[in-house]
Amino acid sequence: MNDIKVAVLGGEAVGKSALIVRFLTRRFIGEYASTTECIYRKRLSIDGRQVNLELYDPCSQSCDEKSTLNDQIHWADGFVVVYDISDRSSFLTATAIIHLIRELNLGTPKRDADSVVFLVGNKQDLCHIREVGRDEGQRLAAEGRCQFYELSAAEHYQEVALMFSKMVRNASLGGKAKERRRRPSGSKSMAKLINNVFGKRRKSV
Ligand SMILES: Nc1nc2c(ncn2[C@@H]2O[C@H](COP(=O)(O)OP(=O)(O)OP(=O)(O)O)[C@@H](O)[C@H]2O)c(=O)[nH]1
Repeated sequence: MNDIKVAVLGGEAVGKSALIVRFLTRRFIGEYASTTECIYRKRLSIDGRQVNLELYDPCSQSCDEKSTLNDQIHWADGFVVVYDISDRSSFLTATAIIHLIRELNLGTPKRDADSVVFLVGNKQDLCHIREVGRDEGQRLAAEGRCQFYELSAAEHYQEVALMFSKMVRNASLGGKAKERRRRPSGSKSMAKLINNVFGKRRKSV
């Protein structure tokens, strides 16, 4: 059975956990207890093949150091780099992460359609207060040889599920064993994932 490791990276409060939970549970859960990084596991069937998916959800604070980000990047087979379309600074963070992934020369596709680096502009439902144009996202994705998506964890289940399924497919096709310098710690079962909900802080949107 294939093991696929996907890191969901991005700035603070861009909706990384919301996207993961939407994919895993079909639900949008607005408030999160996410003070620690964690890995969610799911068994999937992709094109008739069984895949063990590990989704890494970092705690934003732990992304501050470049070395930590390097470790996350080396661990993963694929990357979903998220920004919030209503927050320009999150786009700058996503830009830096994509440049770092490319500097490390990982996930370089033969064709852009096979990329294992996806750029996701989340919170499309907030397009009335948009700070990042769709064309800017498309441009960054083209430069970084990423696939580009604009979607809303709050409103789109199908699009979110399709995006993750495509990532798993691409990562399993390109899948080669990687040196795993540091395995991000902290594993969560689905039960713990649900228990994390309704936890903490958050601006409401
Ligand atoms: N309007 C809107 N809000 C969203 C969407 N996705 C997430 N949010 C909200 O954005 C806030 C942050 O979401 P999280 O999923 O916790 O973001 P995160 O990137 O995991 O956050 P950290 O790990 O703490 O940095 C929460 O208040 C969510 O309800 C979306 O698609 N639309």
